[in-house]
Amino acid sequence: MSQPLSAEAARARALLSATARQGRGKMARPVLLGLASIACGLAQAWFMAHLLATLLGHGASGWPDLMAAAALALLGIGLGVAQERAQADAGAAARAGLRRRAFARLLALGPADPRPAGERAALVVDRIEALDGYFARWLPAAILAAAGPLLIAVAVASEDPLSGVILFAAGALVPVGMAITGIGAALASRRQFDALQALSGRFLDRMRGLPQIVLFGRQDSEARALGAAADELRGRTMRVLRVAFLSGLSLEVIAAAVLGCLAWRHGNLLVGGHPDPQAALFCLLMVPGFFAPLRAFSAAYHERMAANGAAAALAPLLAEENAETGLLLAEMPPSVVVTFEHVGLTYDPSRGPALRDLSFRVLPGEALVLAGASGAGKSSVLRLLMGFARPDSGRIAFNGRDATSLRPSELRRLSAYVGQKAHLFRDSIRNNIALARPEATDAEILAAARAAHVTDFADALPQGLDTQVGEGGYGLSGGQAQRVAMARAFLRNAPLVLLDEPTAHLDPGTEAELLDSLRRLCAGRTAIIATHSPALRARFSRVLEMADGRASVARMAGE
Ligand SMILES: Nc1ncnc2c1ncn2[C@@H]1O[C@H](COP(=O)(O)OP(=O)(O)OP(=O)(O)O)[C@@H](O)[C@H]1O
Repeated sequence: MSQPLSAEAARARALLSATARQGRGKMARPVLLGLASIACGLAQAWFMAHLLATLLGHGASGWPDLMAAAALALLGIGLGVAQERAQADAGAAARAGLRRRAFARLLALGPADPRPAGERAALVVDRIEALDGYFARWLPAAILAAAGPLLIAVAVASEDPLSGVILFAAGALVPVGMAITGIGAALASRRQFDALQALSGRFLDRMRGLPQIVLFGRQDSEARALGAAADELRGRTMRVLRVAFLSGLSLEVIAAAVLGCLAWRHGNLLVGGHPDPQAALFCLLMVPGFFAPLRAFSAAYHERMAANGAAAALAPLLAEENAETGLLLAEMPPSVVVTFEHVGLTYDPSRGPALRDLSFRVLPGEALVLAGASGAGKSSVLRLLMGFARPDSGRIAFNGRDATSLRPSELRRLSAYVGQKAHLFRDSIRNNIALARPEATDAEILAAARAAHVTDFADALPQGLDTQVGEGGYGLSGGQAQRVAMARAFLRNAPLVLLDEPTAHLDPGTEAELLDSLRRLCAGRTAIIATHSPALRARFSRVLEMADGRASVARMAGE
């Protein structure tokens, strides 16, 4: 269920301000450079006013003033460029920090995270990208929009108090105009973001199931549905632009009014008789400078809206950041005795418990086969052992110590896992094996590849273990991919081996080939194997028959 909007907005704001506080050093640079640029503009306008007054026949400025104005113009350009770069740096640093935290959090949650893959991808990519404008443009613009015009209005007031008052009044009117148009901007921006999220989620989902779409001849209807989602996004983007245009328009109207007032105030400049032409010119020249920070603020306003939406989506994920508590392993034990004592687990109370009162013990060198119909709870046992779920009742112990007192990531260090279908990354076979232990030497990787019989097929490939495999293991058969997964488990060399239907998708011949490697993998270790396969059950002596989350029969194979 979605959270009330106010709580969501408060969490989003808290995340944005905490991130800004962490990057205070980087965030301050564009603001300081912006203020320096405004000061430079003031000095330049002062020299320009001198020069123009001379041209109009009042005053006696010369080459040194012209040179000073030119030097200040160059300095202003330099400061502007430096400010742009500092803004980009601040945005990049904030995004990098948030992306690291979000990614680490998603990795820590692992399969326990209920979010669909498309949403997880959108969280670490699109949502964090949408925060860039907040840190790179909105924050510096918001500070400069308050400080810059104030500085200029004070400088103008020191030359001509009434012109200063006109600028002060205009400065007070701008937020009112923006607040009126900004109400629409917030809503339009939120809707645009939702449409973007829907489009990218749908696209990712359809890409993952592309073979099914082609097989069932649904290309045209899918293309139409994607087109409709893209149209919706276009419409909402246009609405955001319209509102942004309106908010810009209100600013332009105020700027034109200010210029009109100042022209009226200093109207006698050209006809002669103005008491201080240089001050008048300075006031007029500073009008664009006065509105420049406000324009930047107005342009960045929708960035803040987009960032609020993105931060609201990210905040719940990052709020659980410190949730991973627990003890660290003093040292890696060479062997583990796994004990389940009356363990119960419920994922969703409305669906009843997945495990009830389950007890067993597995010693080092033993392999326990978990058998039973689909939904009996076999994978749930493995999920508990990997720390992706916590028991609601009972006790799980490793070598007599409560396993749940360990930090989940520490728990995972104790085990090597082979699942139903190996996921191979777009990389070489060697690097795919090394994933299990990145610091492993080439000799260790080769030994693991041999033990899992990866070398049997890799040696026949032109580049051997350095052969590239595509996303999802393209280019390798299911059996070959499972061998790579087994090689990972050999390389990991953990005391506990967890296997979840490791031969589920293989034909009997390929399965038979894999079974020998599996036996060797389990030898001397504590192994727990969830399987439906009669061939796999026949290879191991201890079988725990499960039904409806309970142990129905524990027996020796062949009984
Ligand atoms: N994340 C989850 N949220 C809610 N219920 C779940 C979740 N994962 C599993 N379950 C439920 O828990 C029960 C046990 O599931 P589990 O995956 O452990 O069964 P299994 O014996 O491994 O099945 P299979 O042989 O099909 O893999 C099932 O009723 C399942 O629907």
